[in-house]
Amino acid sequence: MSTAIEREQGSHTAFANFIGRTLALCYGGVSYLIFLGTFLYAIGFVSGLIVPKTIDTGAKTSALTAVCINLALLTLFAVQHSGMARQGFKRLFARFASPAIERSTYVLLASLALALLFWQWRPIPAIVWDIETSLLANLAIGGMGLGWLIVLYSSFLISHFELFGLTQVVGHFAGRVVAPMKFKTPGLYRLIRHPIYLGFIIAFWSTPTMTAGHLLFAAVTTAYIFVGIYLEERDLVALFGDEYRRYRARVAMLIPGIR
Ligand SMILES: C[S@@+](CC[C@H](N)C(=O)[O-])C[C@H]1O[C@@H](n2cnc3c(N)ncnc32)[C@H](O)[C@@H]1O
Repeated sequence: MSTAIEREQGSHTAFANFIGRTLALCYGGVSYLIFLGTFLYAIGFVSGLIVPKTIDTGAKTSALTAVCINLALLTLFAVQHSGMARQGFKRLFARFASPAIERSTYVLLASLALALLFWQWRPIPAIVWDIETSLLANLAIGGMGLGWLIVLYSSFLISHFELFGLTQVVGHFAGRVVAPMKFKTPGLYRLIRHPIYLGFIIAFWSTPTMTAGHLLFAAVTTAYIFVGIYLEERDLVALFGDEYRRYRARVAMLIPGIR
């Protein structure tokens, strides 16, 4: 039979647990909103529309200084984004904090690294191409919009709210154990293995006016996507074994029909 002291300790523990789960929920919610703001800003930053600071505006420096600063910003993002996505990091994280907030922390830090990039990015205004034919220019703008739509649509195909950490904190709040992400191949994932990355590549390259700064951004992020695919697929093979190997043998990486 429990004593009054034990019952009081029990209710304190339950209360502390509730506060912890509520804080995790708020943290996940705020991280998601920061991600959403950063994602919407990214569309404006790359397309040069609406937002105050774009890929072609900012403090003027020599081209060499701009290249060095921009490469440092891209490297910081790549190291954070790839490093924290690895299984080893996730295991380390679980030793210090609840796995329920691991994805939200990843999303929050990736968003902050991107926000820093948008803020500090230096323009390199030399024109690489400038499409004058209005039909072609509109096609390029349409391609850019299509790229961003593919990114968003594909994230919903494999579970948008889980990718960005909300499912985990809501489940944790409701007292459920955080389940690992399931392997899925709906819709576009039957045609190619990486529709989100393809969407980014289309959005970054499809522009009526390509400056040297924009070209640097598109080239480095595209190269990074290929490194990201290599690392991500290594993890997916480790997690899902033959199921992922068979999928990789059957389905193209980025362009349907080209493996
Ligand atoms: C930013 S998403 C990119 C997904 C995919 N590479 C793409 O381009 O559409 C990265 C996360 O998606 C997960 N992922 C990749 N392919 C998946 C699939 N077919 N089903 C479920 N999760 C997947 C990875 O494990 C990783 O956590």
